[in-house]
Amino acid sequence: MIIHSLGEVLGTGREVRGPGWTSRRLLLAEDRAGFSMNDTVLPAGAELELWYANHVEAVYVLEGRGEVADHETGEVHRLEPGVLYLAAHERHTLRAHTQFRAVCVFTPPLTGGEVHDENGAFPLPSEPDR
Ligand SMILES: CC(=O)NCC[C@H](N)C(=O)O
Repeated sequence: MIIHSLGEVLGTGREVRGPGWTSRRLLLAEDRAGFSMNDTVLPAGAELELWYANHVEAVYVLEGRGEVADHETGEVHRLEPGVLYLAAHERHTLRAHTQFRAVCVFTPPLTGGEVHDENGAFPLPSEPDR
């Protein structure tokens, strides 16, 4: 069994920041679960253009309100605590209307330091890191 806590991640290399987001990476590829899990916070007003070409991401909202716009369908979905969305390679925009906190699960698992590239994707790790 593996035990991690938010407290042990804060202020370390597992607390990764990008424009409009901070991701506390609780579970990583090295934990060998087949997925990774982050506790991610966005400030009010954050707007992220995302396109996880290499990953599928499930986002489960814990705190705050916002919306996610699916660029493929044109639909805009309201986000509030208890709502989950799955981004399976669709281009999308996440907007936080208030401070926002969510659990984010990625497959294949993140290895730790990923930040978005110019398309809003995380790079795929090289084979030995997976
Ligand atoms: C919801 C979302 O995709 N935010 C960007 C950060 C990412 N989810 C992460 O936790 O690293």
